[in-house]
Amino acid sequence: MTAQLIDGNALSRQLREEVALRAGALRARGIVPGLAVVLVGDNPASQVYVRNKVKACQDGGLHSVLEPYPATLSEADLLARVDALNNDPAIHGILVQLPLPAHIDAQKVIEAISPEKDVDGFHVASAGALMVGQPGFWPCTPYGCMKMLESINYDLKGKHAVVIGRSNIVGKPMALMLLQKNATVTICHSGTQNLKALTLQADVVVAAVGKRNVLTADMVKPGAVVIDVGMNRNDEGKLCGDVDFAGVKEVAGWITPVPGGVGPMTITMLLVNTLEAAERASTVGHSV
Ligand SMILES: NC(=O)C1=CN([C@@H]2O[C@H](COP(=O)(O)OP(=O)(O)OC[C@H]3O[C@@H](n4cnc5c(N)ncnc54)[C@H](OP(=O)(O)O)[C@@H]3O)[C@@H](O)[C@H]2O)C=CC1
Ligand SMILES: Nc1nc(=O)c2c([nH]1)NC[C@@H]1CN(c3ccc(C(=O)N[C@@H](CCC(=O)O)C(=O)O)cc3)C=[N+]21
Repeated sequence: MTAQLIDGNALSRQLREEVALRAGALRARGIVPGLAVVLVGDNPASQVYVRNKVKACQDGGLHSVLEPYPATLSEADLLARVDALNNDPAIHGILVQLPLPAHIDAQKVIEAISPEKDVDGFHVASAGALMVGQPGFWPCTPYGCMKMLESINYDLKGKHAVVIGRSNIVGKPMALMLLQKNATVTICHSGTQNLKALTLQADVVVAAVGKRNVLTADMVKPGAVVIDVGMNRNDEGKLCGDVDFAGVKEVAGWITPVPGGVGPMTITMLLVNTLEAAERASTVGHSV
């Protein structure tokens, strides 16, 4: 193996220690940072993720409440719940786990979350803030990828970064964050022609598609940084990313594993955003 591993578990442990310290400082002022996780339906993968999120909060000294609802919950009832959480002073961050059942308009629910509590960074106000470089919550997955690049002291200035995938929650915000750090950014998607010709030029590749082996060794420039966001299952039912890890690790300079890469970092950045939300809430609204 020539590539060095960027270990998302190790980096998460380090960052979560900082979170626990900052949470402790807030608690000393009588403020317990609080996250509400809303889960609608009984998707087994979602249940695992939300349980991990709630546990990570508790470990970090944050208060977290899991609100499970049946898949039959109406959109109106969910919107009412979000409204109640918006007005709950013990809650600083609200996460509505996606995907939502088909009868609920997910975008409508996301827009109902107060931007001050949008720790997922999915609200249109958060997306706009990222786009124009104003303070706001960054989506946790691409934010975690940026922290991984930072952890290896990677200077993005003038580097060619290729992002595969253009979703609103991963690919697009990822491209904006890389651009903000002065990379030259190419965004690829299902209509991209000759993906390999593009990835071969890349100093950094972020794969966020949701298909195994989207990136293979023959598509990677020697020494490149490869970040694997994908979460898939292989034929044996084991978790794997979008990158052919065994092949690509022989060519790349750095690589993130799945599991143990971007996944844990996503949860870590959720804790960071929740803490940030609580810190911001503690410094405003004291006019009386
Ligand atoms: N580790 C983590 O914490 C997280 C992991 N994930 C995982 O990341 C992956 C992506 O998630 P998400 O962004 O939500 O997924 P989406 O399905 O919303 O987006 C996938 C993107 O990949 C593009 N695409 C599809 N096929 C190809 C192809 N053959 N070549 C190039 N591009 C292609 C699509 O293009 P088009 O737009 O043209 O359809 C789309 O832009 C999934 O595996 C998901 O499970 C997601 C969130 C968090
Ligand atoms: N509102 C909302 N916000 C999200 O952030 C969100 C969401 N909905 N819906 C689903 C996706 C997916 N996602 C993951 C988070 C952590 C891991 C993770 O920790 N993965 C572990 C492995 C977990 C396992 O063993 O299954 C790892 O990669 O090591 C994976 C995926 C957040 N998402």
